[in-house]
Amino acid sequence: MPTVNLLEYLNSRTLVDIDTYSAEASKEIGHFQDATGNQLEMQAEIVKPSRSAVLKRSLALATTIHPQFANLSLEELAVEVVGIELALEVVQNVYGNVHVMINPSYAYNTEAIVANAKRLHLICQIIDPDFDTSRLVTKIPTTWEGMQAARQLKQSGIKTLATTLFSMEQAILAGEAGCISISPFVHELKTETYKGYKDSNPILGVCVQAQQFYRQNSLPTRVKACVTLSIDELIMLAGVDALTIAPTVLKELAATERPQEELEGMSLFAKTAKATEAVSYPSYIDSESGYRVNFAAREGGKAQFKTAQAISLFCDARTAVELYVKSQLEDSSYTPITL
Ligand SMILES: O=C(CO)[C@@H](O)[C@H](O)[C@H](O)[C@H](O)COP(=O)(O)O
Repeated sequence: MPTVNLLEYLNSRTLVDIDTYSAEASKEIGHFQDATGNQLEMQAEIVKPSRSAVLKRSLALATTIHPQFANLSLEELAVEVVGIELALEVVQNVYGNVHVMINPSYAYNTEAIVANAKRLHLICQIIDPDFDTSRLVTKIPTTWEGMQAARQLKQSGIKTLATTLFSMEQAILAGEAGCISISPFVHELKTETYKGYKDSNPILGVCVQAQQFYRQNSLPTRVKACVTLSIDELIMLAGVDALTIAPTVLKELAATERPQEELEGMSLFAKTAKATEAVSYPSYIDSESGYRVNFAAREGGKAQFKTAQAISLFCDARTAVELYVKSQLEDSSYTPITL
């Protein structure tokens, strides 16, 4: 039976994105479509000795531009500068966009999210005036407030991705809000951060349904599935618009061959391609109570729980990054450079 390389197989059916803030990792394993990062990855990255120059540069810039953003603490601004600096490094190794998440502690505050996304764009222009900011996508938690922010940001020409997404209700809302893409978390984020923790209901099916919904309703939103926990799940999702994959898993895929026929038989998308009947869903964008009631009921309340849990884990990581940055700013050996 002819075998095929798993990375080549996925690449032939799906756009493959790299999930990292590590420029070294993205350089090492070659070019992918888009890059994405999050607060957990930022937390892991900035403590690396190899990142000390980026950190120093970010602290210096944050100190210089702080008067323009006086309503923010210096450390909050510095974390945003670090996020953009890391993003501008990894974007060198991808063909498409780079994704940066807004401060997750604003997940339930439309006004603060809009201001945060605009600030990230401004910081990006300050750091690299030549960078094409249409390649910068801001990641927004899929809350009601977040999606109202995405709707406003679209009017300002700022692209958004709906992250921490666990249900069709959120997928519909994100599509109607004009997000260019969504990140369904196949498993709860906690499965990545706590050894042995398991999600009893992974949402592979939502990835398929959401993509079908967008196509059937001519919405341009694309599905970028993430937080898969096995190679088999990635193979089952071949055919989704995009897969967001960590560098270690990309390497494993690149080193593995399996029979093509076996892989094709596993695809959830090939199976649904045969189902032609359109499913009808309610519209949510102008119906806050309708959205909230249906989202709260999804999975007996678990979709709402999973979303809140993921936001909270990202908030914890964000706080840790801020504390680290603050400790660096307070280090007596730190001398701000005027840029
Ligand atoms: O936020 C997004 C997509 O919106 C992703 O970065 C998502 O959080 C990640 O896939 C998960 O956190 C898993 O990341 P990792 O542990 O594989 O680095």
